[in-house]
Amino acid sequence: MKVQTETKTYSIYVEENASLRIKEVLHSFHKNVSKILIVTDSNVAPLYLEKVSNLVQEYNPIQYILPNGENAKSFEHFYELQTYALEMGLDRNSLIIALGGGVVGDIAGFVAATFMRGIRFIQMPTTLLAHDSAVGGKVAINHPLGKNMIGAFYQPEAVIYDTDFLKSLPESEIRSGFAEVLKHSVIRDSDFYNWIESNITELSQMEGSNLVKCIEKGISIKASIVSNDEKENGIRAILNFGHTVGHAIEKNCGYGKMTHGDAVAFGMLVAAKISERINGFANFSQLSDVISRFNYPSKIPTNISIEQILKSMKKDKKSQNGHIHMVLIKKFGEVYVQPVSDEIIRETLVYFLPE
Ligand SMILES: NC(=O)c1ccc[n+]([C@@H]2O[C@H](COP(=O)([O-])OP(=O)(O)OC[C@H]3O[C@@H](n4cnc5c(N)ncnc54)[C@H](O)[C@@H]3O)[C@@H](O)[C@H]2O)c1
Ligand SMILES: O=C(O)C(=O)C[C@@H](O)[C@H](O)[C@H](O)COP(=O)(O)O
Ligand SMILES: [Zn+2]
Repeated sequence: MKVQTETKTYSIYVEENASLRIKEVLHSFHKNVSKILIVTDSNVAPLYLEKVSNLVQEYNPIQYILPNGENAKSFEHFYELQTYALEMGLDRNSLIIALGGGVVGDIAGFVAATFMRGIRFIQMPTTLLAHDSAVGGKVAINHPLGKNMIGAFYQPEAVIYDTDFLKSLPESEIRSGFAEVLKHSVIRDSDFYNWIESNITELSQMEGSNLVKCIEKGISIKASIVSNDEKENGIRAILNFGHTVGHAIEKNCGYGKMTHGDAVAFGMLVAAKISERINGFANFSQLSDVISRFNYPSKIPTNISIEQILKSMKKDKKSQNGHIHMVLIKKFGEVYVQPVSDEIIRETLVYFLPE
């Protein structure tokens, strides 16, 4: 598969043992690579770092291991990583490999985007969720006031997705990643959505060919959208379905307390309920059933208030002059962005308060 944006065209390799391609990918570059920094996290390092490091031995790779989890997407870790890159002598011809899930991809990508005003990087995703995060070039860290508030659009040189690496993922992370698969189906492909709905039992195992089908379908939807609108001037915003509420929940729970996928799945539910009220979306209960069968949260966490959620939603990047804009759904496969009043959001959130 290929992504072709205004700033870059790159390949995405999704297969068992895809990591073995890294050498051939590096050798294909016009400009030589002087040094490689592999960024990963404390869970992924003991599993796959040695393998990847050995594959790029000719570049004398150095490594940086972040703590695992969402809190690694911070100013502090960003600073430490930049300092390490400087101390270790990375230069403009160096390259970063982001070996991990969305957290590693986002922060390592942002370091690559900003180190000496930009060096090359390769995404080597290791989570199901990263079928989304590794493609499209959104790289960022969090701010205490909001998710991904400090970042850039900066495309990788390649995405090398070794599906063997997914075998060690815990069930909670498969569920989290599947939320973005579900999102891709809902926003763009009703056949894919219907297939998911009629295969829920098998999909909850998430193995073998189902897993690869979900990844490939999800990536092809994402790639086609970002190829048309790299910097979110229009259509790309639909990839944010579920995120206006989802990010607000993540921030108010405390980063890392709820997985991104769980928060987005809940956010899709709220967006669907608002859509029911605003445009008569007829399939809320169908989507709600799918979301509950995958065991995603269906209520606001007890320690968060509606006003906290609303306040954070106003900081969402789609907001304009403090007015919240959300991705709403008309029918499966068809979504659009529109402003939604505070009143409608408040009233709808009441429906999701825990008993
Ligand atoms: N840039 C984008 O377009 C984009 C898209 C979606 C999500 N995101 C971001 O991605 C992040 C979430 O990504 P994530 O869900 O991959 O989280 P993550 O990177 O924190 O990974 C989830 C957990 O799984 C562990 N892990 C990773 N790979 C593993 C493996 N193969 N085996 C065992 N454990 C493994 C990690 O150590 C971590 O504890 C969020 O910060 C979100 O905002 C970005
Ligand atoms: O690629 C995009 O565009 C997305 O919106 C994908 C989302 O799944 C992802 O979580 C993204 O990081 C959210 O972007 P943000 O601009 O709301 O921070
Ligand atoms: Zn997301």
